[in-house]
Amino acid sequence: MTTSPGELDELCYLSAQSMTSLVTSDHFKIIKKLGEGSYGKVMLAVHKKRGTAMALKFFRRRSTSLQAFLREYNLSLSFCTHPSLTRALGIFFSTPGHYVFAQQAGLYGDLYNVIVSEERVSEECTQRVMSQLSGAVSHLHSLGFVHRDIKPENVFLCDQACRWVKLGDFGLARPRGTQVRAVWYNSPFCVPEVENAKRIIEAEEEDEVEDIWMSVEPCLDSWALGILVFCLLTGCFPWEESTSDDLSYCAYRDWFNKIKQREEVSQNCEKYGGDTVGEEAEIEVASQFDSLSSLVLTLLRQLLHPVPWLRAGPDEILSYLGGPWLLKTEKEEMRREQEAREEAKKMRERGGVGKEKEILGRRER
Ligand SMILES: Nc1ncnc2c1ncn2[C@@H]1O[C@H](COP(=O)(O)OP(=O)(O)OP(=O)(O)O)[C@@H](O)[C@H]1O
Repeated sequence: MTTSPGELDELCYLSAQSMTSLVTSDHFKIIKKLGEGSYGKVMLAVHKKRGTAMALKFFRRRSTSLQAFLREYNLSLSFCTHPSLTRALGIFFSTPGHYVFAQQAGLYGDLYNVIVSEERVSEECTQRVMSQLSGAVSHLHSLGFVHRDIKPENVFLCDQACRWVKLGDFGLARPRGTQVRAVWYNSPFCVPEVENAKRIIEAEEEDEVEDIWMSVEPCLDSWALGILVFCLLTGCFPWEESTSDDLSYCAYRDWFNKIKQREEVSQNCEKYGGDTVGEEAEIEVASQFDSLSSLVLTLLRQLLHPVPWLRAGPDEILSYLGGPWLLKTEKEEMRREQEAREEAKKMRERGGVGKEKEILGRRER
C-alpha cells in the first residue's frame, strides 16, 4: 500500500477540528525532561487517570505551524505501526504556549549517548540496532514515506543493551516524490547530491541565489543508515561533510570508484572472455575504514553509493547480518585468548577438566 500525501492531509484536517486546549498538570504528572530540540522539549510524564508513562512532545507555538505539528502527530499515530518506530498515543492538545502530543517513551536515552559513552559499540550490538532500523525504515518506505532525519539522536532506547530501539522524530518525514528545496548542512548525514546547494550558500553572499529543488526519495535514508553503521562500529564519523571539499570523503569516493571499475572490468572479462584481474594488487581501502571487515565494506558501498539512484534500500542490511563487521585486531585476539585461558583455569580448579578443551576450542572457532 502506498499512502498518498492527500491521506495524511485529510487526517491533519480532521484532527485540527478536534484539537482541545488543556492545562497539562490537570492530566499529567511530569517526571523529567527526556530531551530537547529546536522546536521545544520532550518530557517524561505519567497520565494521572491511566497511570501510564509516556513522552509528551511540546512544540513552541511561536515557531511551529499547526500544520507541521499535526503532520508529525498524524504520521506517528497512523503510519508508525512497526515495533521500531515511535508511535503517537492518540493524545494531542494545545496550551497557551505549546502544541503537545503524547508518544511512546524510550526510557534509556538515545543512540547518541551510547556512541559517545562507549569506546566502541560491539558488532553484535551494531547488528541488533541495524536489523531493527532496517525493518522500521523499510516499513516507512513501504507506506510511501521517507524519514529524512535518521541520526543517532533520533534512535531511542527501550532497554540498556539496545535489544529494542525505536526510530523517532518524524518532523522532516515527507511522502516520497515530494519536491523540496535542496538544503546543504555541514554533516556526513547530508547526502552528496546536495553539494550544489552548498555552492548556493556560498553564492548567497554575492546575492546570486537560485534555489535547487530535489525529489524526496528513499535513497536519502539509505545514506543515513550507512553513516550510522560506520558511527556505531568506529565511534566517529567517516568524514565531516560529503562534498569534494572534504579530503576524507574524496578518499572514500576514489576507493569506491576504483573498486567499481575493477568490478566492471572483471564482469566484461567474464562476459566476453579475456584475462581476469584477480591477480592485480589489492585496492587499498580509505584509511578511516581500516578496522572494518570486507563484508561490512560491501554493505557500506551499497548504502553509501555516491549516485543516489544506485543506492541499495534499507532491507539490504539484512543480507549482511551474522557475519563479521569488524576486523579482529591483534590486541583483541590476545585479549580473547587470555580470557579463554583464565576461564579454562577456573574450570580446572573447579574440577571440570573435561570442559577445558571445549572452552578453548569454542574460543578458537
Ligand atoms: N519518544 C521519546 N522517548 C524518549 N526520548 C525522546 C523521545 N522523543 C524525543 N526524545 C529525546 O529528546 C531529544 C530531542 O527530541 P527530537 O529527536 O524530537 O528532536 P531533535 O531532532 O533532536 O530536534 P531538532 O528538531 O532540533 O532536530 C532526542 O534526542 C531524545 O533524546
